Amino acid sequence: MNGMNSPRHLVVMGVSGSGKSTVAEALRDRTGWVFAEADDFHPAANIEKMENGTPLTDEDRGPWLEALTEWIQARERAGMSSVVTCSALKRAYRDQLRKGGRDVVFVHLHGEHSTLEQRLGGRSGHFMPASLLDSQLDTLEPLGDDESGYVFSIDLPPAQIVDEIFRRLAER
Ligand SMILES: Nc1ncnc2c1ncn2[C@@H]1O[C@H](COP(=O)(O)OP(=O)(O)OP(=O)(O)O)[C@@H](O)[C@H]1O
Ligand SMILES: O=C(O)[C@H](O)[C@@H](O)[C@H](O)[C@H](O)CO
Repeated sequence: MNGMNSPRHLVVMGVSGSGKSTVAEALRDRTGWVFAEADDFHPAANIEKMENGTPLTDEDRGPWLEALTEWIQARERAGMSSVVTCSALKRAYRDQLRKGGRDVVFVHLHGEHSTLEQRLGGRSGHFMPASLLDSQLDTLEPLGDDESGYVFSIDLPPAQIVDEIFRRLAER
């Protein structure tokens, strides 16, 4: 869908439980692009904090976002497009991630508190407790008009979100 010499990076963002991994994996399967899950970039101390129900601070998120940016940068240099999951809750975090490539597009999965709570509650074996949802939503800064990206409701089925992303990318 795009040439070797114009890598593009799709960052699927949103609060915990919004479906980032679900949608990003579908995007990866459809594109064959290399994939990074931001949760894998957290230092152990961050995971422990979240497991204990303590929200991360800007300081906690700094090195994590830098590591993820470096990952994107390496793919950019190799001419490879990528799919990345990252909560990317604040504008400043997205400004950091945008340093990774020339064409970084955010896909924000937006949902109601009740839907998110339900989805977090229905999930097992994940370190992120539902109790952190309020802090995630308080921290979230929606995409600005000047930020390259799209917003989708999490009430849509993942396959429909993916179809719509490709329709919009094709129109760019
Ligand atoms: N569009 C959707 N419609 C219905 N269910 C969904 C949708 N997207 C995700 N889910 C379900 O909601 C739950 C949370 O999704 P997922 O784990 O992908 O979210 P996440 O944003 O990656 O979460 P986290 O940031 O905490 O890792 C999962 O059980 C998933 O199957
Ligand atoms: O910025 C953050 O607070 C964290 O990245 C969280 O959002 C979690 O890592 C993720 O949502 C759980 O999978």
